[in-house]
Amino acid sequence: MKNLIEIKGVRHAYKTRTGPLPVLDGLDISVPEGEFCAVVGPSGCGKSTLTRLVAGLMKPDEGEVWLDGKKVSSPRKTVGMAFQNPVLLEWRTILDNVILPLEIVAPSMPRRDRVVRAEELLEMVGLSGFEGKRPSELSGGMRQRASLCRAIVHKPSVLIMDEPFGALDNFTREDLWQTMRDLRAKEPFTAVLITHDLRESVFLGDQVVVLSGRPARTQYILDVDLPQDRTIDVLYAQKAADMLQTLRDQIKIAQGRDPEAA
Ligand SMILES: Nc1ncnc2c1ncn2[C@@H]1O[C@H](COP(=O)(O)OP(=O)(O)OP(=O)(O)O)[C@@H](O)[C@H]1O
Repeated sequence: MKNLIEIKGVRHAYKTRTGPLPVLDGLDISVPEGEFCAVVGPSGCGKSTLTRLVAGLMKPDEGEVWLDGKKVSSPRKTVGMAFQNPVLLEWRTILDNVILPLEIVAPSMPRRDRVVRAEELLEMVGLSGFEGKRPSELSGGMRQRASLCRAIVHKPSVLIMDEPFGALDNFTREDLWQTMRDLRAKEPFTAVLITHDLRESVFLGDQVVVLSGRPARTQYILDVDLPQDRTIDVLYAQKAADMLQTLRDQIKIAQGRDPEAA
């Protein structure tokens, strides 16, 4: 399978008033087409910076980011994004919020077709019947479901998610993981998921990349050798427990702590 995302030797420092702040210091990540790459690392190590580079919102000082065989140097229409805060537009209905990217990416697409596409996705995530509601009339979990539909409505080749489930309670979060798994089975896409939740990284990821503390480099890559149609139960089995332990140890190393210490 070809690599849809290639991050090669990426280094980046922000220019600040007190001098350069090195944030990324040698990132190498490859994501095969159709796979999910979860990225974890200590707080402030540069995970969001990585998403901005993949989305083409900024250029690295050194190294290269390639998407689908093209070097990234500016924002791409073929990228979908979802964040912790869904930022849906209150003056639009849920349906019209989901349609928004199509208005930008496919302006000549008839409204009828846009509506069919948005309704199809809303049904997949369990939001049929809520098309005409305003964002404030939905719960946080429902808003995040709508936001996921909006992120993939234009069939992006790459989906970038920065802590999309971070603000949700545990039960809603696990529901959304399963929604994500089902969406992916019906609408294959290649994804980068930034998360602080190691269980989430193992449930959704095909690989989990652990970044070191800032300036971040690729410290460890875990191959998640579990079936794609995994259920939450899988997280309670020995194989996942071992993976979670490995990731916990790696995070301690990234934080400069002794993995043997409690
Ligand atoms: N535009 C900017 N200018 C200067 N410094 C920045 C800028 N954006 C981020 N930083 C700094 O770069 C570092 C990495 O930020 P980034 O948001 O990428 O980390 P993160 O791993 O996503 O953080 P968290 O885990 O807390 O969400 C932080 O120290 C942050 O303060």
